[in-house]
Amino acid sequence: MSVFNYKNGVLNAENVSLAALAEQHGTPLYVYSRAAFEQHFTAYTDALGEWPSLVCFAVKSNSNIGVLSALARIGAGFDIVSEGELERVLAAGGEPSRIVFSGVGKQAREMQRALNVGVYCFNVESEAELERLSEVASAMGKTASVSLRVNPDVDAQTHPYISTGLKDNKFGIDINDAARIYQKAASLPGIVIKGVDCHIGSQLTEISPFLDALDRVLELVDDLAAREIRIEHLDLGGGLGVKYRDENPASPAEYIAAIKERLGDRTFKLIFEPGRSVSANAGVFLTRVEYLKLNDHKNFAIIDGAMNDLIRPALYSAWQAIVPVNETSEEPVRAYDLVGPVCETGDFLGKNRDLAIKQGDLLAVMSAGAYGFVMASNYNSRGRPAEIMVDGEQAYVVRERESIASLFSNESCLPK
Ligand SMILES: Cc1ncc(COP(=O)(O)O)c(C=O)c1O
Ligand SMILES: N[C@@H](CCCC[NH3+])C(=O)O
Repeated sequence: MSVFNYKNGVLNAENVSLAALAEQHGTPLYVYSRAAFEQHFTAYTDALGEWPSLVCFAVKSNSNIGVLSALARIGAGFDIVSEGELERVLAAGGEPSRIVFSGVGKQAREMQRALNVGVYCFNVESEAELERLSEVASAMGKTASVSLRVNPDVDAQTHPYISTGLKDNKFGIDINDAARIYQKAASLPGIVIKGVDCHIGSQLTEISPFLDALDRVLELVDDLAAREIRIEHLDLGGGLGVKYRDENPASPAEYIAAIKERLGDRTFKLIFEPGRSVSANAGVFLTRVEYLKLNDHKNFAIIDGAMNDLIRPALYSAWQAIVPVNETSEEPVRAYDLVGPVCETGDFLGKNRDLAIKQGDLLAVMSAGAYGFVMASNYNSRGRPAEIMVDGEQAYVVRERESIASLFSNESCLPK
């Protein structure tokens, strides 16, 4: 059940009016729901039940520390891909022993920091990275727990830009080469083998690609066992899709039931790294109509939100629902392209949307909690929006709007 509902004709987040939030904090504005984050996260932990497991929220999908603190307080682990994400998790009160460190380009400094705080596991994505990690850990007199992220070469049946498990993708180690590299890992100083990791892509709406990947991972695990290399955990990554429009993705419960069934009597600890399925439908993006531009062949609604705030439509032609915050309107319904003030033809949040709107109306772009603010930029010297977390009747500013001064406070004019 969505936490974003109309009450007395106005769209609310939990029990807070989005119209009131826009009035108070201005637009464009990101608004999140704590209850939605918690519900979506516990869908995973409830489905796992007593099974040994760790659910690591993919910080890249929404890294606001207000969000991370809410998840840390319900026992979440975190999947990080940079030192910056690591520091965010720590600042939010996340437990280092519940962090997995993914990413193809880990630098020595990032490895050192992660080893110092004691992250749970490094998901190693290449042989060269394994060698570097061994050197870094040994020099510190520490041991790094690792899983190799294997690339199983399965088609995730998703947008090519967010598919990661094909052999043409930069991610992970070719599964056909993995046994050799595991053997090498077993002999390297400063390394202890913990698991196998695999993440095949994002916004997957079918379970079958996950099961195909799992089958390939299990073949590898058997091969490793024959080489006396024992695995404690399987990290199956993130990637479960959400409903943006008419998709019908599996629920976390259905997905996990299918994984457990496929595992049969194997009792590996399971790690998941969900991002979008926790965060997307826990947030909306509010934007106001600045001008209407009516033409014979096309109508534009020029809004104050733009591609720099929410880039998914421009980048992937992604479709996200756009609804009026006030449910009723006297205006005629027209088809509009919703375009921002940025000087790019690709600056749109929606195309050909039927809306009954006038200048000054407030719109909500739905499913904006994942890969929204985190991908925002300052293009056209636009300050990034504020972020609000709603909790019941309360609303907290979890990130202030960027001021104009802050846009260039760390730049300098040339000396005279
Ligand atoms: C290694 C890794 N884990 C987890 C995720 C989170 O994916 P999603 O947001 O689709 O659940 C990603 C992003 O695709 C990823 O690259
Ligand atoms: N940014 C992408 C998802 C990338 C997944 C990261 N590995 C999106 O908005 O759909």
